[in-house]
Amino acid sequence: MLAVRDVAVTLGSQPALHGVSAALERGHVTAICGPNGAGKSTLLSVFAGLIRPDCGDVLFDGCALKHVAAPARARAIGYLPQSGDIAWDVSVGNLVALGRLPHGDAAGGGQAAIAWAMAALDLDAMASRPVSRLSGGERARALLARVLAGEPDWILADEPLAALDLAHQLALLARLREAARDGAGVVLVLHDLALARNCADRVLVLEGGKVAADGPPQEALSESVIARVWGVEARWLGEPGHWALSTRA
Ligand SMILES: Nc1ncnc2c1ncn2[C@@H]1O[C@H](COP(=O)(O)OP(=O)(O)OP(=O)(O)O)[C@@H](O)[C@H]1O
Repeated sequence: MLAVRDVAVTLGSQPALHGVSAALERGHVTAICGPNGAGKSTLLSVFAGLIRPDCGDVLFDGCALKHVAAPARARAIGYLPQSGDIAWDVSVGNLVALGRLPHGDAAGGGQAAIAWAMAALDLDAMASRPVSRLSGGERARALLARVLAGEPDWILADEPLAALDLAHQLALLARLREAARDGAGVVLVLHDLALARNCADRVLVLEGGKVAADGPPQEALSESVIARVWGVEARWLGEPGHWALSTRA
């Protein structure tokens, strides 16, 4: 389990999170939603152990996350940030192989995981291409493949679908669902509320650094929550698994 208890974070002089508590379980897909600036990326970074909260606890399987050794944490938690910056101009294949760094087996037993991740993100045809020569969406797929190649227990991804075309979005969602079925915890920051409702088991809605709703998608993303948190009059149309959000400008 990955949990935060009464967490507060200040960034600059502003509180980004205050009094946030949530416990996430492996085997589930959790979506974190909310308006711009609500604290979604900050919370994901806290779960990844990259931001230490000013107060409150971050727990990993019942232990304080800060006491989990860095190599074990790197093996357990795969984190994809919102920005797609890549420090070195390596090939796509080498970038994805970096996902095995915490395991130290890129040239050995990790080959199968690297091959699986390359195929899952449809990258085989561009394995030897330098990442500087990729489109934005291709770069996003390569970065996701690096996370998947590490076979982490937890996949924490900030807007992983934003740059992907429809077919690659659907393929990635299927892989993430598969990972959850195999026991991984999948946590996605999503702006697309229909996607969140259709693909998540649970939705955590943040507003102004606080939890505004937390529960099954149909409750946490009800029309009344959307009106209250986003200030948008919206109506759900469709059927389970295929919901669309109709909005009035
Ligand atoms: N480096 C920073 N320094 C100061 N304030 C920051 C910094 N990064 C974020 N903030 C502020 O912290 C709050 C939460 O930011 P965060 O990035 O977590 O929001 P978000 O919900 O992910 O937003 P978005 O949907 O726009 O990506 C916002 O008010 C933001 O302006």
